[in-house]
This record gives sequence, C-alpha cells and structure tokens, in this order.
Amino acid sequence: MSEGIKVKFTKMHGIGNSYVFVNLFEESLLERRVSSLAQRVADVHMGIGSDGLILIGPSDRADFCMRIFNADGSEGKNCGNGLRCLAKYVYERKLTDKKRFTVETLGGIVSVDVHPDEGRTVFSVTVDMGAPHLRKQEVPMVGDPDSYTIDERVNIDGQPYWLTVVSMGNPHAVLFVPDVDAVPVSTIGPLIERAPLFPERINVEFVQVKNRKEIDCRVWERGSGVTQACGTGACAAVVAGVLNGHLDRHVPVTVHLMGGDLEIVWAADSRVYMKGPAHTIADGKFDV
Ligand SMILES: N[C@H](CCC[C@H](N)C(=O)O)C(=O)O
Repeated sequence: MSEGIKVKFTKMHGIGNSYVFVNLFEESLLERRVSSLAQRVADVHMGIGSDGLILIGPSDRADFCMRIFNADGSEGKNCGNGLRCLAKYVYERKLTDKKRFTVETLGGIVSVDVHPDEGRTVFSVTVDMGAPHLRKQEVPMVGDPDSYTIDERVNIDGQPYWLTVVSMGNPHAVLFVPDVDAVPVSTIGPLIERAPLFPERINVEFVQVKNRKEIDCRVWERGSGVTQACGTGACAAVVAGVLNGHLDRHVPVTVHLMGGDLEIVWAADSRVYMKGPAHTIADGKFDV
C-alpha cells in the first residue's frame, strides 16, 4: 500500500547489474519499509526493474554509507557494481570533490578512486575491496570454523559439487566448470544458495578459466537470482582461481561477465582491487 509520497531515485548499472539508488541526503525512507520497497522497485512489471535497491547516506566512519538490498528484499553486506555506481553518483553530483574517498558497507569500509578524466566516454572506478575472508566462520559456512573451503567436495540435494568459498564481506561459492554456457545456472544456483551449509545463504559463481589472466563467469546472486554481473563475485572468482592454481596473483585478471568485463587484482598487499565502469540510466520519482 503506497503512502502517496514521491521519492526521487536514480537507476544506474555496473556492466548490466542494475540498482535503484536513493540519496538519503535528500530523501527519507521509513526503515521498516525499505525491504518491501526493494522488492517493489526491483519488479520489472510492477516497479522500475532492477537487481535491487541501494541507499546512499552519511556515515560517521567513512565519507559515505552504502546499504544494498537484493530483489527479494534481503540486505546484502557488500556490492561491487553498486560501489562503482555510488562513486560515480556522489562525484558527478558534487556530494564530494575528492577523487578518492571511503564508503562504509555492512561488510566493512572500502576505498574508491574515480577516474572521470580517462578521456573515454565511460566513467571508470577502482575499488579497494579489502582482503578476502576465507575461514568458514567468516563466510559463514557450517564446518570447522577456522578451516578454508578450497575445491572441497560437498553434497547438496544428493549431488556432489566442488566448491571454493570466499567472502568479500558477502559470501560466494565458486565452482570451476569446463563451459560456463553449458551450466544450468538457474537450476544449480538456487540449490547451492539455499543449502543448509550456508546459514545466511550464499552467492554462486560458475567460472571457466580461459588462461592464467582471463576467466568467464556466470552468476546466481543470493536474493536476486541470475544477474548480468556481480562485482564481489568477480573478486571472489579471482581469489578462488589463485587459490586453486588456475590464475596468476598480483596481476590484473580480466573477468568476462554477461554484461561486460571487470579487471581484478589480488595484490601483494593481500587486498583485492576491482576496476570497471559505472553508468547512469535515468532519474525519476516513485510513489513510496
Ligand atoms: N546479492 C549480493 C549483493 C549484491 C552483490 C553484487 N551485485 C555485486 O556487484 O557485488 C548478496 O546478497 O551478497
């Protein structure tokens, strides 16, 4: 039931992973309504159509705060594509005059660098996503809390899967496959997403290694299903690729997703850096 209040929004995407952004410096939303609002705006028929809702607001620990809600209304702890879009939004709309600034997420504080003047039509952003978290208790995942999950065989609904599990502030199960286009992502994705192994559910990435600096990746996102891209998922895929000996560390790896490419480096400082574009689609108002 609408309250008849009109709220300004901006729809943006990072290589096809789209979100409806609300600027809480200008608009206000009732906390209890945010989850249902995310579901409404995400609906392509009855709403605006997106992979979810992102709120941009103030923080007392960073320059900005980002909260991300999936299409099912669940709150995510991080969002790589969303961070690049937020960076473009706050820089271009002069909420900051800095080209390097910090953003607080539920998964931790990240640092972003905007590259508005790279002379190309595309606005590019680099995000320092921090170090990956690998222990089961950090994911969270059922099992020995201090152990890692690297190419570990697990049985889900009677089927074996070999998983490498990485948290980038949000959880990811990475599977290496010979052909990403042959994987029934919409069938296997939700089985792994909702497996009892993962008390908070999990995002799922299917990865085909092209060479030591290039992978193809398909995504089933926790709370949003198949998306065109997942920034944190691309980071998790590269970390998993290095851990399994498929990819080189300390050098840029190109991750080909359905909506476009990201450049990911798991650097010598143990932090993961993600570089890619951000696009504004439209501004508008919706009834809350
Ligand atoms: N579905 C994710 C949040 C969005 C992540 C993704 N869109 C990205 O770009 O990182 C989760 O619940 O952890």
